[in-house]
Amino acid sequence: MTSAGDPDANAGGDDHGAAALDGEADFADPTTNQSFENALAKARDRTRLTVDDAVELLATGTERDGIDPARKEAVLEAADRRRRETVGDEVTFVANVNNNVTTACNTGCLFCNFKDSAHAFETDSDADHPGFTKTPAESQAIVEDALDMGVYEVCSVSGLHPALALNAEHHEILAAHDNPASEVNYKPPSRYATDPGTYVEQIEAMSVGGIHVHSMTPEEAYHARRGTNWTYEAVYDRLAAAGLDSAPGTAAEILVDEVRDVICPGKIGTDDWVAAMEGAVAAGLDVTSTMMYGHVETVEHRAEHLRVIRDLQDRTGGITEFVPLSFIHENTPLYRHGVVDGGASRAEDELLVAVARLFLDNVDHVQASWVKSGDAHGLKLLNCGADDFMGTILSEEITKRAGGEYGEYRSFDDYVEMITAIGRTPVERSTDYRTRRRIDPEDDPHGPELGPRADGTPLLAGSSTGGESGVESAGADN
Ligand SMILES: C[S@@+](CC[C@H](N)C(=O)[O-])C[C@H]1O[C@@H](n2cnc3c(N)ncnc32)[C@H](O)[C@@H]1O
Ligand SMILES: Nc1c(NC[C@H](O)[C@H](O)[C@H](O)CO)[nH]c(=O)[nH]c1=O
Ligand SMILES: N[C@@H](Cc1ccc(O)cc1)C(=O)O
Ligand code: SF4
Repeated sequence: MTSAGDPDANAGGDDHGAAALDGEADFADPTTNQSFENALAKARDRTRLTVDDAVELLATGTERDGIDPARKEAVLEAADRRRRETVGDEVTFVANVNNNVTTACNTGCLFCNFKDSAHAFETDSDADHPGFTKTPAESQAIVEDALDMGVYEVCSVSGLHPALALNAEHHEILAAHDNPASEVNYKPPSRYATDPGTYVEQIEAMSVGGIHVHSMTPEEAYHARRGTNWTYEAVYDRLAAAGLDSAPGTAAEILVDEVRDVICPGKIGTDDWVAAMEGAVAAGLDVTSTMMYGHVETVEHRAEHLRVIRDLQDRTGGITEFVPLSFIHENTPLYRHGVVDGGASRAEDELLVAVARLFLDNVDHVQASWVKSGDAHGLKLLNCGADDFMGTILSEEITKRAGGEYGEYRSFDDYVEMITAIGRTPVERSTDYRTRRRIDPEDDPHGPELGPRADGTPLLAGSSTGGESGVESAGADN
C-alpha cells in the first residue's frame, strides 16, 4: 500500500485514479474444496467455520451462479437461531451523536464521497467545497447539546486533514521535513481558513460531562503518527489520556490488499489496520469492527476479511461488535467511472449478516444499519443474525453524501416501535454493551436514561426519516 512511504500519492483527492481502473477489478470467480451442504451442517453444529465454508454459505454454493433462495433461507435460519442462542431476543441500540470534525482529506478512496480535496480549505483557495472543518470549541458545543438531550456516546470519524497532528510535538516533527506536503501529507494550520486543532485537543474538547468518546479509526491513528516511529499503542495511549474511550474499526473496507489496491490505494494496508487495532486494545480501549462490501470484491474476499477479524479477536478479545457497511454507490467515483454498476443486493446483505454471525463465533454483537439499509430491511437483518440496531446518531454525513436516502437519525419512539413490531425487546445500551436497560414499550414516551445527563425525556419528537424537526442544530456543520 502507498500511504506509509508516499502519503501524497493521491494528493488532490478525489477520483483521478478511477479512469485507470477499468478492468483492474476483474477478480476470478471463487472456488472451494467444500460443498454448500457440508458448510451448512457445520454451521448448524456450531463447528468453527473455515474460509471455504464461509465462501460456500455466502454464495449459496459456488458450483452455480446466483443466489439460491431456498439455500439462502437455510443459512439465514441457522444464523437467526445462533443469534438467539448467543444473545437472546433483545435488540440493542445506543443514544449517540455523530460529530465529524472535518471533510478535508487527500487520501482519495474511490468509494468515498464524504471527503473534499484539502486544498479547497486553504485560505488562498477560491475553490468551492460543500464541506466543513470544526474547531475543538465547535465540537465541544455539539457534545454539550447532545449531553443535554440524554446522549451517551459521541462517534467521531473525519477526513485526514493535512493540518491535523497528534499534538504540538507531532506538529514540530512534521514541520521539520524539507517538503512536508509531499513527504508526510502535512501543511501547517496557518494555511487553512479553519484550524481543527490537534487530535488530542479535539478528543479533550469532546470528552466532557462523562460522555463516551468513540473515535480515531486505524486510518486516523496512522495519520496521528505519520512521519514518526511512534507505535500505535503509544498514540492510542496518548489519546486515551485525552479522554478517548473506544475506537471505531472503520477504514477496514475489505481487508485483502488486492481489493484495497483498487478501491483505496492511498489507505494503510491490511497489516497496518490490524496493527492499529491491536495498538488500541493494548492501550486499554474497546474497538468495533466493520466491513464495507458490495463493490469490486468477491465472496472470497468477504470470507477472508471475516477470518482476519476472527483471528484479531482470538488474539485480543477487544472487539465489541461487527458492523457490516453495505456500499452506497450513487455519488462515488467507483460508480461514476463505471467500475461498479451498483451496490450489494438485499439478498447479499442478508447473507453477509448471517455468515458474520456464524463465522465470528468470538464476536457477540452483529449490527444492522438503518443508515445503509433503511428501517424495513434493517429489521429484516435483525432476523438474519443481527442483534444491534446501531444508534440515534442525530446527523449523518458519510452515507448522505454517497447518495443514501434513509435519513439521519432515529428517536427512541422510532426504535421502540420498530423493535416491538418484530416481536423483540428494545434495549438501550452503553457503547461497550456492558450496561443495558430493557425498555417497557407500554411506558411511553421513550427517552434515553443511560446518558450522563439523561432523564428519560424523549430525545427528539416525531418520526425521523425525513430529516425534519430541530435536529439540524444538534449536528450542525459549519
Ligand atoms: C468516511 S471514513 C471517515 C474516517 C477516516 N477517514 C477513515 O477512512 O477511517 C469512515 C468509513 O466510512 C465508510 N464509507 C465511506 N464511504 C462509504 C460508502 N460510499 N458506502 C458505505 N460506506 C462508506 C468506509 O468504511 C470508511 O472507512
Ligand atoms: N452502522 C453505522 C454506524 N454504527 C455505529 C454506531 O452508531 C455506534 O457508534 C457503534 O455501534 C458504537 O456504539 N454509525 C454510523 O454513523 N453509520 C452506520 O451506518
Ligand atoms: N460512521 C461510519 C460507520 C461507523 C462508525 C463507527 C463504528 O463503530 C462503526 C461504523 C459510516 O457511516 O460508515
Ligand atoms: S474513506 Fe476516509 S480516508 Fe478515505 S477518502 Fe474518505 S474520508 Fe478520506
